[in-house]
Amino acid sequence: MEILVFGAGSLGSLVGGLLARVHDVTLVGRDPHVSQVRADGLSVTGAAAARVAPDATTDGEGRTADLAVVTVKSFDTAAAAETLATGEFDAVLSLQNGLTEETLASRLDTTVLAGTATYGAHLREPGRVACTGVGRVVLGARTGGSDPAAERVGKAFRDAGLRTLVATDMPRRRWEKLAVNAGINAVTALARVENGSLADGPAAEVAHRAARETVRVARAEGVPLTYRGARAALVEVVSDTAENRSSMLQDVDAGRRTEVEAIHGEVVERADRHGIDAPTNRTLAGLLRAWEAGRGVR
Ligand SMILES: NC(=O)C1=CN([C@@H]2O[C@H](COP(=O)(O)OP(=O)(O)OC[C@H]3O[C@@H](n4cnc5c(N)ncnc54)[C@H](OP(=O)(O)O)[C@@H]3O)[C@@H](O)[C@H]2O)C=CC1
Ligand SMILES: CC(C)(CO)C(=O)C(=O)O
Repeated sequence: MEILVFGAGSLGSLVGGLLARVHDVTLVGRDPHVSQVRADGLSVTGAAAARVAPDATTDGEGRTADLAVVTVKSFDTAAAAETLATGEFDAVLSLQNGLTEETLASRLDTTVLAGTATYGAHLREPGRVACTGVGRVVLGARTGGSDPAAERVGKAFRDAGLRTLVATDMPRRRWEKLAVNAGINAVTALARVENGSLADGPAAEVAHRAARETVRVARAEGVPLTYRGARAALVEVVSDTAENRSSMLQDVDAGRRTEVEAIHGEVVERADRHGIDAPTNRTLAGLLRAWEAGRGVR
């Protein structure tokens, strides 16, 4: 399969690198990473390993492929969609956190599949990405049900050795992933701890409260998510990615803008709409916004 990975940072380089073991992959990213990959290939180290030579470019305009996998940060989704719209793809799959698929679908004239990824990834240096936890990719039709495009993409991912499930209940799974991220991302970013620190202790309690609030909001939105299910998912991801510095902690480490609005901000906004209290997410969002304002990245 010809696959364009749009946003070759941590997750995009990991997924693109693993896919490149059997598929024809092009990474769209930034220099110096892109130049390094072009010159010397890409190495994937850690919990999954590969040495591959995908194509790489900083220019995503006018590309054609069977599949585009979107792995930019949520706040770059609209711009990514505008660029992808200049090309041609049989399907576009988001593996981002947050509920970004609608932004893609409203700007693209092709099938947009929903996806979640619980692999841990960290771009250590140009040309080298670490897999810091083997999780799973779950993908399927954005509004639920089955879709032949999802089956094809699922097979392509599995052929490349990625643990992948094709699901018919993506609306529920997207909210479950949002609950997991509400539990993990801000807590690890603010406490400066790896995901495994949320297995027990004081940070774990905060994480579970944030996830529980997200479940309440999901249910108010008509999504059949149970707290038991979300709690089990949170515990599983914390264990699978114990060594990972979450994507939000990586942002804080690097002094970059975070996905606070797409995760905790989204939960709070929808909670307000439904007249539900979400004090933990509100507090986490407030602290991250204050940190971003202090760093001048807001
Ligand atoms: N890292 C992880 O372990 C996991 C991450 N995720 C999710 O995956 C998504 C990506 O996260 P992550 O990989 O950590 O983020 P990164 O910031 O590491 O990667 C995104 C990359 O896309 C680049 N980019 C953005 N726009 C363009 C463009 N127009 N052209 C070329 N490159 C572009 C960014 O460059 P620049 O910064 O210069 O704009 C950056 O290098 C997020 O939604 C995250 O929540 C999900 C599961 C695990
Ligand atoms: C799966 C997990 C929690 C991995 O850290 C993630 O989604 C992230 O870091 O954003």
